[in-house]
Amino acid sequence: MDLAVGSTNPVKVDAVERTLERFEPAVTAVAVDSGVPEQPWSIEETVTGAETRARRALEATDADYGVGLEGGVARLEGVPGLSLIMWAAVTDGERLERGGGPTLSLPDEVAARLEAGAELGPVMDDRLGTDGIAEADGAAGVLTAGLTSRTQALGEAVACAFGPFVAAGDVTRTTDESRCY
Ligand SMILES: O=P(O)(O)OP(=O)(O)OP(=O)(O)OC[C@H]1O[C@@H](n2cnc3c(O)ncnc32)[C@H](O)[C@@H]1O
Ligand SMILES: [Mg+2]
Repeated sequence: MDLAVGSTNPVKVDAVERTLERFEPAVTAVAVDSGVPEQPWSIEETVTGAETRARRALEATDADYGVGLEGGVARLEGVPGLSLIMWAAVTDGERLERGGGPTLSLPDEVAARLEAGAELGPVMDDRLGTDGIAEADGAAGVLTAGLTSRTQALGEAVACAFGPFVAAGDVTRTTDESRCY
C-alpha cells in the first residue's frame, strides 16, 4: 500500500507509519501548502488544512491514499481557555474521511502569546529552551509529562480518518493484493 503524507515533519510521517504498520505501507513525505494559516485558529481551519494536505499529497504522487495532518488551536464550546487540537484527513482520490485526535488545554500564558499572533511551536520552544519541539514530543508530550506524545496523538487522528477505509474492506496490500483486516 502506498501512502503520501502532506508534510515533511518526521513526527507526522512517523504517526502514519506506526498507526498503519499492519498494512506495511510505503510512505512518501510530500511538502505541500496546507492552504490555511501556519497557526490554524479553529476546528474548521484545522480540518481544512488536513483535507488540503491529503488531496495535494495524493495529487503529487501515484499513491493509493493521501494523508493530511494539521495541528491547530481553538476555543471549544464548554471548555475554558484555548485548546490544542489536531485533525487528520485521508483520501483515495474519490472519498475523503476525517478524524480528530486528542485535545488538550494550553496554559494561559501560551494562549496569550498565540492570541498575540505567535505560532505554538516556537512559543513552546521558547518556554522550554528547546529547538523544534514540534518535530519531537510536541506540546502534547510536554504538557502531559510524557503520558502521550505528538506522534501518538496524531496517530489517533490517523486511525480515525483511515479506519473507515479499512472497515469498508477497501484496503488491500499492494504487495500481494490480499485483504488486510
Ligand atoms: O511541517 P508541518 O506539517 O507544517 O508541521 P508543523 O509542525 O508546522 O505542524 P502544523 O502546521 O500542523 O501545526 C500548526 C502550528 O501549530 C504548531 N503545533 C501543532 N501541534 C503542536 C505540538 O504538539 N507541539 C508544538 N507545536 C505544535 C506547529 O508548530 C505549527 O506552528
Ligand atoms: Mg506547519
